[in-house]
Amino acid sequence: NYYRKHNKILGNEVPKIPFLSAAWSVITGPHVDVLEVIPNEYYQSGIYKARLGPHDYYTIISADFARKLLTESEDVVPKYEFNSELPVLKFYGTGIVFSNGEQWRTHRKLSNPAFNRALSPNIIGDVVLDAFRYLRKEIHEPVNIYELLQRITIEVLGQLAFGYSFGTLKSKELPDIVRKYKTILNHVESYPLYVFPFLNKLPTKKNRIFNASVKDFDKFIFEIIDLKRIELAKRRKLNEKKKSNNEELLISMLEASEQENINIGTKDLRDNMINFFSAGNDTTSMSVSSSIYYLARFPEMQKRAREEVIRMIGNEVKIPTAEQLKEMKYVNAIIKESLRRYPAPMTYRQLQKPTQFGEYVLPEKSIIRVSNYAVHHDPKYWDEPYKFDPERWLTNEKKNCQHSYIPFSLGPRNCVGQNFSVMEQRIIIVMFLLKYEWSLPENSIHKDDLVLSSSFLFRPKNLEINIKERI
Ligand code: HEM
Repeated sequence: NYYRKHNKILGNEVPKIPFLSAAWSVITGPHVDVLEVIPNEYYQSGIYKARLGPHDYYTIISADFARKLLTESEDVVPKYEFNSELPVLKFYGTGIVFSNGEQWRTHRKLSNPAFNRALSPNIIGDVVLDAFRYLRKEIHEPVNIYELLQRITIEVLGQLAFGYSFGTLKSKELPDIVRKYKTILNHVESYPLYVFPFLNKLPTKKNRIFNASVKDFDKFIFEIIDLKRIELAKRRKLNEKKKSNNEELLISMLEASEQENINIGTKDLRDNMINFFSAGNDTTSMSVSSSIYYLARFPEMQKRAREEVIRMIGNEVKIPTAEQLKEMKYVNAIIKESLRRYPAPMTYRQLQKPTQFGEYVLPEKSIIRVSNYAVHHDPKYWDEPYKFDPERWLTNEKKNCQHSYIPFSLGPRNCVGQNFSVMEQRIIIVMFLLKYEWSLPENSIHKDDLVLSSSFLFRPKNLEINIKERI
C-alpha cells in the first residue's frame, strides 16, 4: 500500500512483464519480440507495464484503450519527449513528428493543405515505370523486394517533397546522398543508444560518421530549400498561379506560410522535409513488401488480384487513374490486410494528468506506448488474427474490424501522409500485377510466414522474390 500511494497508483495495478522477459526482448530485438510473444497473455487486461531501458513503459494493447488515448487532445497526451541527445532527435529535429504544443500546431497547419489536395497518380506511376526499366537489368536473379521498394519510395518522396530525383533507379550503386541517408537511419535505430544515452556523447567512429552524414544531408536539404525559395519568388514576380495537383510539399508549405502569415524558418522547413521523408519511406516500403510477399505465397490471390486489375484497366502496362484505384476492391483489401499485419509498430505518448483505462488509473507523466500491432491482432476483434486474409475486408463481419484498425493512428496526431501512402501502394501493386508474375524461391526462409528483421520498424529479413515479365 505504501508503494502504491507513494507511486500515485490508483485503481488496480497494471500487470507487469517480469524483468527478465522484458530484458530478453530488449536484447533479442525490442519490438518484434515484445509484440509477437508477450501480448497474447495480456489481452485480458488490455495494458501491461515493462521496464525497457531506463524507464517504465505502459503498453496499450486494447482497441478501446488505444482509441481513448489517441483521440484525447494533443495537449493532454502529447508525444513523449525523448532525450535530446538521441540520434533520432538530432536527425528529425523539432519537425512535425516529435514536436508538441504550438510548435506542432504550426507544423500541422502548414502541412495539411500540402497533403490534403487530390494527388495525381502520375508522379508515382512514372517512378514505377523507371523501376521496371531498372529491373530489366536485375531480373535474371531473385529480387530483394524491400530494397527495390525503398528505391521506389525514396524516388517518389524526393519528387513529391521537393521535386528532386535521387537517381536510385538508374543503377545498382546507390547515390552518395542516399547512402548517407541510410547510414543515418541505421544509427538512429541502434537500440543500445536509447538504453544508454551517454553512448551518444562518446567520440566513437560510428558517432563521428553519423554526425558527418547528418551535416552532409543538411547541406543537401538547405540547398534545395534555397532553390525553392528563389523559384517561388520568381513565380510571384511573374504572377504565376499554383501548379496543379503536382505541387511539391516544400513549395506548398512555403505558400501556406505566406497565406497564414507565418514566418517559417529554414531550420523548420529542413526538419519537416526530413520528417516527411523518413516517416513515409520505410513504412510504405514495408507495407507493399508484405502485399507482394503474400501474393507470391498465395498464387490464387495473385491471380484474382490481377484479374480484377485487367478487368478495370485492360491488359497493358499503364498508370491507373485515381478513380480506377478506388474501385479495385480486392487489391484494396490486400493493402488493408497488409497494413493490419504490419502497421507502424508503436506510438509513444506521455500523460499530462492521471487517466483511467478501464480498472486502471495511470499517474500523470506515465510514458505510454500504443502497440498498433497488438491492437491489430486482438482475438476479441479478429478471427485467426495471424492469418493473412483479405477476405475479411470484403465480407460483412460480425466483429467490428474498423474499430480495432489503426495503422495510421487516430486523433489529432494521426498520419498526415496516409492518403498519399495508400495511393502509392495501390499504384505500385496494380502496375506490378500488370507487368509481372512472381513467386517465392523454393528455399525461401519466408515459406511459412514473413520473417522480420529485428528493428524499430517492421522490415522483412532479406525477402527475395522470383519475378518474371508477363508483358
Ligand atoms: C504505410 C505507410 C505509413 C504508415 C503505416 C504510417 C503510420 C503512421 C503512424 C502510426 C503515425 C502516428 C505516429 C505517432 O503518433 O507517434 C504517423 C504519423 C505521421 N506520418 Fe505516417 N505512415 C505512413 C506513411 C506516411 C507517409 C507516406 C508520410 C509522408 C510522406 C507520412 C508522414 C507522417 C507524419 C508527418 C506524421 C506525424 C504527424 C503528426 O504528428 O502530426 N506517413 N504515421
